[in-house]
Amino acid sequence: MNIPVNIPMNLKDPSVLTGRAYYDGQWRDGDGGRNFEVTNPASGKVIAEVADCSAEQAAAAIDAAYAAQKSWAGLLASERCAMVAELGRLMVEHADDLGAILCAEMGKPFAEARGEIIYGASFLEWYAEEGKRIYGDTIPAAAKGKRIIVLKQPVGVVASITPWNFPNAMITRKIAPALAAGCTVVARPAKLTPLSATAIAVLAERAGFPAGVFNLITSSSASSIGKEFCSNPKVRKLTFTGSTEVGRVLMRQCSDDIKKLSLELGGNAPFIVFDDADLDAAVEGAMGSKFRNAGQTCVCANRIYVQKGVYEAFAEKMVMRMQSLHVGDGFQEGINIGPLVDMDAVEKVEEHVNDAVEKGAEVMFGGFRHTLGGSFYTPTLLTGVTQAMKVAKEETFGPVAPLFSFDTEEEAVQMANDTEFGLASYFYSRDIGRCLRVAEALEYGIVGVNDGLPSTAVAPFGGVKQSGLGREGSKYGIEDFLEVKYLSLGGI
Ligand SMILES: NC(=O)c1ccc[n+]([C@@H]2O[C@H](COP(=O)([O-])OP(=O)(O)OC[C@H]3O[C@@H](n4cnc5c(N)ncnc54)[C@H](O)[C@@H]3O)[C@@H](O)[C@H]2O)c1
Ligand SMILES: O=C[C@H](O)CS(=O)(=O)O
Repeated sequence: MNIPVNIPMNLKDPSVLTGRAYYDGQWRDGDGGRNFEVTNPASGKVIAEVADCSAEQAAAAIDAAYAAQKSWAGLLASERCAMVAELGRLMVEHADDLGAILCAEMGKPFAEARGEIIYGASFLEWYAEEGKRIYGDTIPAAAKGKRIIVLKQPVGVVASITPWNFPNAMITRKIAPALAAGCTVVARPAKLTPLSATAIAVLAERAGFPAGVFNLITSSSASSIGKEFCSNPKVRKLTFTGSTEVGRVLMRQCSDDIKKLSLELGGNAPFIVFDDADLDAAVEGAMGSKFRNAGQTCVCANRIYVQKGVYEAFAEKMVMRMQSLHVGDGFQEGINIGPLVDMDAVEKVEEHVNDAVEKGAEVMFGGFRHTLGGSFYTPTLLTGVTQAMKVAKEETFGPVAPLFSFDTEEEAVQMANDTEFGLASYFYSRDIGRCLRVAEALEYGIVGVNDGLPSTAVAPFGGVKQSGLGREGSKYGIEDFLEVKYLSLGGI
């Protein structure tokens, strides 16, 4: 595996690299030289051995971030933001290399992986500008001889924990606003995908970030590093992207010293097709939302509700379009559905399909593990799905499109909202009154109206209910890395 980006890794042999952690401006091995392995999901082959850092090393990284934070915040916003912009530029310059690394460690088809690099860079580009527009307030005083000034100041040291499914963009969506605001960061990527994060550290070093400003802890021990992040008083904010289950654990762990929290958690997105929809547009939207990253995104359509009058036509059109889904190794030309990240993911998808069929659903397309074996799964369309099935209640996180039918708008909204999650939702209709009624009634942080792919750096991404706290992207995304300070000036 020839990793093109100059990641400081000791080549043990042409197939296995050794990655290191990066903190206080130095590349570091794991405690006692310990490493953990990274495998390519398509082949199952080991492609790298990466520094397996300890909680003590995480504490050292936090110390470095703490030591660097005041001088980092003391730079002009334009000086900080110039480095944030340079990191984004370097990511775009190396998009092919970074895409290859991402495809190798996560399995995402190369074109999609490269697209994630551009998406990830867009957060750096966006916050390189937003960071120069952090405005405070003056407020008319409530008493004579006084003045009121409101300042916004960086929170301080930020700890970041991210998932495997977007190993580049979930990191930049956090570090871009944090760094632009004047915070310093200690980031821990998922054990399955440390190489993309390592490449970001390589480019951050090249972009000129001072020692201690951006720090990377690679580790196989999520909980011990997480406990250090949550308990260390020098960490003033934890930003987490991952499952609701883990988010709940981290929220409890951060409560002892009341750390600021951003939580981007699980989803269970409804996708509603009304009988007045542009059916072809609805099919395209469903295909894009459902099968992106082989269904492994937090905003994938998890439940597809189709009004009875167009149900058969929609199902037939979906079957036709699914013929264009080609499963295989993400490095091969023409492949748009890569392997699932691991066998646990396959087993969960299989459990959901089998449960639905046992409870009366029918398989119109796929419904089985792919003949390639390993963690490849055939894109699947189920009809006759009901709210009693697991696919209605749990995030499938795989290439399974379950079609539910409904009669009325009220019934569709009720079923769509019948979940503890509230991240993304979608519906297709050409009736403006219906669009406004349904958009207002859906209990979600994101509503795609005739749009299956809403994600962008310029808009606020995040959920309600058990899908999380806070927003990432847009002008809102930097507020979570700022404290509001009220100055009351007397004796004027
Ligand atoms: N809302 C969003 O923006 C968003 C984006 C991507 C993924 N997700 C969600 O993430 C989940 C899939 O990702 P995943 O499988 O990596 O999630 P996960 O919660 O299992 O792991 C996420 C990260 O947390 C770490 N982690 C796990 N247990 C921990 C602990 N006890 N203490 C500290 N860290 C711990 C993992 O190593 C990983 O780095 C799905 O539920 C998906 O919906 C949400
Ligand atoms: O699943 C993780 C990402 O948040 C999905 S998106 O690319 O931001 O839509």
